[in-house]
Amino acid sequence: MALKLLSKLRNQNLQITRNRNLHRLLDAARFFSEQPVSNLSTPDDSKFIIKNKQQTTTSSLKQHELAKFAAISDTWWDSEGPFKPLHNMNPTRLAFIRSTLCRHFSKDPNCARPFEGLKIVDVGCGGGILSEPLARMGATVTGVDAVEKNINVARIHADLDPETSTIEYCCTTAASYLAEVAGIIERLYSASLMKKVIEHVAAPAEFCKSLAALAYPGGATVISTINRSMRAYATAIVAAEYLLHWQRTLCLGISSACNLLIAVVGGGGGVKLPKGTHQWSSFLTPEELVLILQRASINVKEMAGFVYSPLTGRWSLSDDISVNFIAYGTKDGQ
Ligand SMILES: C[S@@+](CC[C@H](N)C(=O)[O-])C[C@H]1O[C@@H](n2cnc3c(N)ncnc32)[C@H](O)[C@@H]1O
Repeated sequence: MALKLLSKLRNQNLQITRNRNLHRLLDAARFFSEQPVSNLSTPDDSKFIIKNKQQTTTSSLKQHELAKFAAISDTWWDSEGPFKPLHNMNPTRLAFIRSTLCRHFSKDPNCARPFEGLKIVDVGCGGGILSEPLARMGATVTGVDAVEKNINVARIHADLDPETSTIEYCCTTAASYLAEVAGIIERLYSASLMKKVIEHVAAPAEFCKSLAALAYPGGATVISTINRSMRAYATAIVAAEYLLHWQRTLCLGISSACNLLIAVVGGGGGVKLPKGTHQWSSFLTPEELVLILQRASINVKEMAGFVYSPLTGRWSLSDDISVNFIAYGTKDGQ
C-alpha cells in the first residue's frame, strides 16, 4: 500500500521547489499511507457531527474559530488592523495564483484580465480581500464564508466598485455549498481556492474533499496555510500573537529586541495578531496536505513558501516552506 502510494506520488511529477522537500514529502507519504483519513482530523470533530437522513458527515465548523472572526469582522478592510498580514501577503499569493492558473488554463499572465472566462470559488473568503482582486483580473467569482458578518462586510465593500460588484457572496460552509451545486456541471468551478482557512476548520480532510468537488474534473485548486513546524510556532504564534502584544507594555529597548527576534526567526511578518488567532496543533505539514488532497482527487503539482523581509516589510515567494506555504494542484479527470 505504502509503496503503491509512493510510486503514485513520484509519477505525479510533483514540482516542488527543492528536492529536499520532495524527499520529506515522500517519507511522510510512507507514514501517512498507513493511517486512516480520520487521523488527520482534529480530536474535537465529534462535537461537530451533523446527521441527516441519508448520511453522517463531519462538519468543518469550529464554532470558537468562527466567533473569533465574527468579533473582528468590521476590521477586514483596515489594512493596519488584525488582517494586516493578509493585506500584506495579497500581492504575493496573487502572483502564485496568477502564474499557476494561467499556466493551467493556457492564459496570458501579462494581460490585464488574465482570468477572463474562469469561474473561481474562494472558500472561507472572509471580507473578500482575495475575492476582489480575482474579480478585477476578470474571473467570475463566488465567495463562500460561514460567518454572516464577514459576508455582509464583503458584500458592502464589493458593491463600492462596479468591477467587484459582480462577485456572488454566500454565507455557508463548503460542504453545504457543495450540496447545492453537486451534480450540476455548469455550477462547478474552473478553480477552487482556500487561503488561510484549513488551519481554522475541524475536519481538514472532509473540508478538502468539498473544496475539490467544487472544481470540475480537470480544474485546479490552490490552498495556502501554515506549516506545523517549530519555526511556525515561534513566528506565527509566539512572535506575531504574543511578543508584539507584550511589546506594547514594555520599554523601548525590549521592544526593539522583540522586533529583532521576530526579524531573525522570520515569518511572523512583523505584525501583531489577536491572541488565539492560531492553534499550532491545527496546522498541517506540507506532507499531510499533499496526502489529504490526493485522497480528495487533487494532485499537488507545485508548492512554494512565503517569506517576510523585515527590511522591505514585504512578503515574497521562496523555496522555504517551513512556515507559510501555498500549493497548487489539479483535479483528476477531464
Ligand atoms: C484567516 S480567514 C481567511 C480569509 C480569506 N481567505 C483571506 O485569506 O483573505 C479564515 C476565514 O475562514 C472562514 N471559515 C472558517 N471555517 C470555515 C468553514 N468551515 N466554512 C467556511 N468558512 C470558514 C472564517 O469565517 C474566516 O473568514
